[in-house]
Amino acid sequence: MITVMGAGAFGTGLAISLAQTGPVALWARNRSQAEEMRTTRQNARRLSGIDLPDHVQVTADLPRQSGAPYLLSVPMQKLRAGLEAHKEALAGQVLVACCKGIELDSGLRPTEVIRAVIPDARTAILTGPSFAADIARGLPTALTLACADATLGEDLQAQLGTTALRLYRSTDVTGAELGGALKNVMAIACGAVIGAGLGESARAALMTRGFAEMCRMAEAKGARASTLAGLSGFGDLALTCTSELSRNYQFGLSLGRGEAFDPTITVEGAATAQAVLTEAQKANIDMPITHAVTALSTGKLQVAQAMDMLLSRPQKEE
Ligand SMILES: NC(=O)C1=CN([C@@H]2O[C@H](COP(=O)(O)OP(=O)(O)OC[C@H]3O[C@@H](n4cnc5c(N)ncnc54)[C@H](O)[C@@H]3O)[C@@H](O)[C@H]2O)C=CC1
Ligand SMILES: O=C(CO)COP(=O)(O)O
Repeated sequence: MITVMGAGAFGTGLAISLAQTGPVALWARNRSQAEEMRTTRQNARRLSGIDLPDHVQVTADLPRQSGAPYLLSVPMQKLRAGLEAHKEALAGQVLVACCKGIELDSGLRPTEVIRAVIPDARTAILTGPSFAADIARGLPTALTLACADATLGEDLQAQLGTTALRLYRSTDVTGAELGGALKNVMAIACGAVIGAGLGESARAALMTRGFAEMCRMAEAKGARASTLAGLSGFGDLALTCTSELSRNYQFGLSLGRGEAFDPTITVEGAATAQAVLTEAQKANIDMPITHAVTALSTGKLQVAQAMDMLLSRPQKEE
């Protein structure tokens, strides 16, 4: 039986989707939350109003399994701690990262963190444009499933896809992970310009130049340009930079409006911007929007100053 580790919005959405094809375990680290979900058959904290089908078995005890994958649906900056706590159970298992980001302390991508903690794990990444509630409601969605081991990738594509959730396979794990991580940084930037009233044209400019920046970093890391042009890059950039359902975009909006933002809400792009900027500076990769988002989200610049910084750069060829 497939196990989803992490009963947040996305883990719950994935479990509901997978329940169409058979029983699925949804593991919550918090015992009382698991109990509440078992009783109410809803995840009121993270995905309220959507019932858990009978096939979703909520548990606070991580199932031990042989062969079936674990889907790791925890925020990027919590992934290492989540793995460390279950190192023995997860050794040698198929672990599919479902998080989007770069670890702040190490600069590592999700599957790199998994292998740093569990060296014999067989890893893949599931990423792309999808809001948890859309997946849970069975609305049509397409994601990238990237796995360096092409045979395992085919198995996972067959196991995790449903009629509504269409998975496209790739072996470019680096490209898929960087696309998912970097689009969140750009979504914060787009939210900030809209929040500050700078207009839709400015947002389109940021999306386009942000995409150029994503491609520069990804290609420097050995990713394929076609991956960035796919679901995990361009696709997710389009969704996250234009929808008020995105938490990264909402965080950007609050920065632009000068409003406070609830620190308990998961906003992957803030820590990721810092991690990416460190990598970019080491490798001499020009990432001005990531620089601006880092300065904005750490309170070092206001939106007007960040825009001045971007607009006063030397003129260049597109
Ligand atoms: N919410 C969405 O629509 C989507 C989210 N994602 C990605 O999924 C990842 C998770 O996001 P959400 O589920 O939305 O976040 P969330 O904030 O709704 O839930 C995070 C969950 O992780 C759990 N958690 C935190 N630390 C943990 C640890 N050390 N061990 C085990 N569990 C731990 C929390 O208890 C919580 O249930 C993020 O990387 C996000 O970018 C991807 C696609 C869509
Ligand atoms: O990754 C997502 C959509 O693909 C969800 O975006 P947020 O984390 O910004 O809510």
